[in-house]
Amino acid sequence: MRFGGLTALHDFSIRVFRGDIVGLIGPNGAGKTTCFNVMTGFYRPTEGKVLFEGRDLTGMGPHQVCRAGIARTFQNIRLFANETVLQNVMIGCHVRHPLHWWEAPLHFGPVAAKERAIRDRAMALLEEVELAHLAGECAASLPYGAQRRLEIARALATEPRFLLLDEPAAGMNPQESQKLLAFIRHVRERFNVTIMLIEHDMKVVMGVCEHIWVLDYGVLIAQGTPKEIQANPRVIEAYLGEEAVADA
Ligand SMILES: Nc1ncnc2c1ncn2[C@@H]1O[C@H](COP(=O)(O)OP(=O)(O)OP(=O)(O)O)[C@@H](O)[C@H]1O
Repeated sequence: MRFGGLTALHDFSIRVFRGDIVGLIGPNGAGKTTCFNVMTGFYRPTEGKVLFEGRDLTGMGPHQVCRAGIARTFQNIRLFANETVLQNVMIGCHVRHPLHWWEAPLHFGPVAAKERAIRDRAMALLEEVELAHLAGECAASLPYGAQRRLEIARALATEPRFLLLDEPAAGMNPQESQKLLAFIRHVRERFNVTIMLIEHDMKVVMGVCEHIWVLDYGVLIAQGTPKEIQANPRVIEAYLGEEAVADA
């Protein structure tokens, strides 16, 4: 993936297996978010392909990729800030169960039943992320950690088979990120999704991922299990440092 003279991802090829929880790590500017943007149709790759379950998604837009079964969250949270917590999740549900334009003004009969079913499903998702009690609040009013969980609920509302989380632990305190570990595992089991995360919190990455890729200046410098990555001299030098390895 090139931006003018800058190659943000160079010869980068990865294969994610169904049901895994995997991680993408590396220093700032290494190309991690670019990778997510390519996989989710936000960027069209200048070379190469994005394949999902044997289907070529290259060139599809974000909405089509989402309908194909890949959902994501963003490093800089992108909620519908002025909508309620519930509305945010209902918007996600509409990806799979859209209301047709002629249905939107109708608030009775089958349309009302459809809308009620969507509301119930959104509420059930809010229960999962422990936000049901805040359903009527404005999304922007939630604390940071709760906004991150809401973004995950909205992504799950699109019924993905592959969920991409961009720095889910960013801005969380140590207790919250500890809880996040268990939550990510729970999400995999409960929703039967494959999960890939970008994360700088090494306790989270090493604690939850089964396989990790390491990028540096757009180049894959290592891949392996958390143990292998923590022991890799090139990764320690380029990114982790001795201290982080000792802490994780
Ligand atoms: N739309 C764009 N136009 C030009 N350059 C871009 C664009 N998007 C990303 N880049 C550049 O590509 C490189 C990789 O950026 P990217 O955001 O993917 O890094 P990252 O590994 O996610 O970093 P961080 O950990 O800081 O989020 C950077 O040099 C960045 O400036």
